[in-house]
Amino acid sequence: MTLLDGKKTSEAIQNEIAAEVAELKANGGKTPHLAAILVGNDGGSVTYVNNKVLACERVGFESSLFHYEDTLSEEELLLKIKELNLDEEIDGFIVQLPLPKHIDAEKVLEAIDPVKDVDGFHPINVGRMVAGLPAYLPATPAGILQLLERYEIETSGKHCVVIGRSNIVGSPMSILMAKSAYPGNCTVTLCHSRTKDLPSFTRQADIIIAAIGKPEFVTADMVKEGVVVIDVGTTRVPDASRKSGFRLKGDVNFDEVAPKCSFITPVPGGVGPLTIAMLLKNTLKAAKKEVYA
Ligand SMILES: Nc1nc2c(c(=O)[nH]1)N[C@@H](CN(C=O)c1ccc(C(=O)N[C@@H](CCC(=O)O)C(=O)O)cc1)CN2
Ligand SMILES: [Mg+2]
Repeated sequence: MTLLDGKKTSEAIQNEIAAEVAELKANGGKTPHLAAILVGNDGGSVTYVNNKVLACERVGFESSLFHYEDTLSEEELLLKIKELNLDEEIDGFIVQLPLPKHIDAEKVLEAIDPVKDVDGFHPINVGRMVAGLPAYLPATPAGILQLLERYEIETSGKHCVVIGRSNIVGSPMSILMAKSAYPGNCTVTLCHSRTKDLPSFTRQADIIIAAIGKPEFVTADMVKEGVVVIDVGTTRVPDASRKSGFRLKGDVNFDEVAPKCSFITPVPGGVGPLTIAMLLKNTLKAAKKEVYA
């Protein structure tokens, strides 16, 4: 069994980005600038956004963080987005999800200029991805492709079972794994909460991508020998023995599933760190106008 080291892979990608940024600057190019909007104080979201800002510093990007109370109105948020759409200094920006209940996330994501949508969540970027046109790929699925590629995992002709149909991970992942490309060329099954007899699908899988947000959902009896397991879950579960008061749990019961795997991602240190590296990569693409001329 080989552990897929997301932390190490993320660092390698960030080093590559840093080298490109240094060259860009040396040639008189613009310093890439990422902005992030955070509404409210959800513990996970605060951590992730802070890590995004730190990662920007690490690779030599400029960053701007706009942090609002969760009383911010939808109208105020839409105004801020309009402002960032027009700000020529900013190459790309993101709105951290989830948003408070009183804000319509779909309306917010649609207000972002697709050219600056480095999360790849705008329907135009989603459509371009599906059509195989240049687009910003959503960071978590793009990070999973990087892991498969850098560990040279065979995907062609394999049966990939994706669990979870979110717009952020499951749905785009199912499309990308079916594409005529490497990594890809899989036969894909997309399972979700209404799937009947889910274990009958996962037992047939050569590759399982678990993205449902249910801690330790995938157990040993649900997988076959030699399977590749990608665990996207990062649920915070209470743990009084820790200073933070919580522990991160993946969607896979690691201890019992890992012995049956050829490859598996740990949690933490698997897919999560790649999400941040791939956001930086999209921001570099935005600064270099690689997706939209
Ligand atoms: N606007 C967005 N919102 C959200 C996205 C996104 O890509 N764009 N994805 C997730 C959250 N996310 C990034 O925003 C994210 C999740 C997890 C990690 C990560 O590095 N996890 C670490 C553990 C970190 C910890 O201690 O909590 C790991 O798994 O090792 C990074 C980014 C939802 N919202
Ligand atoms: Mg909402």
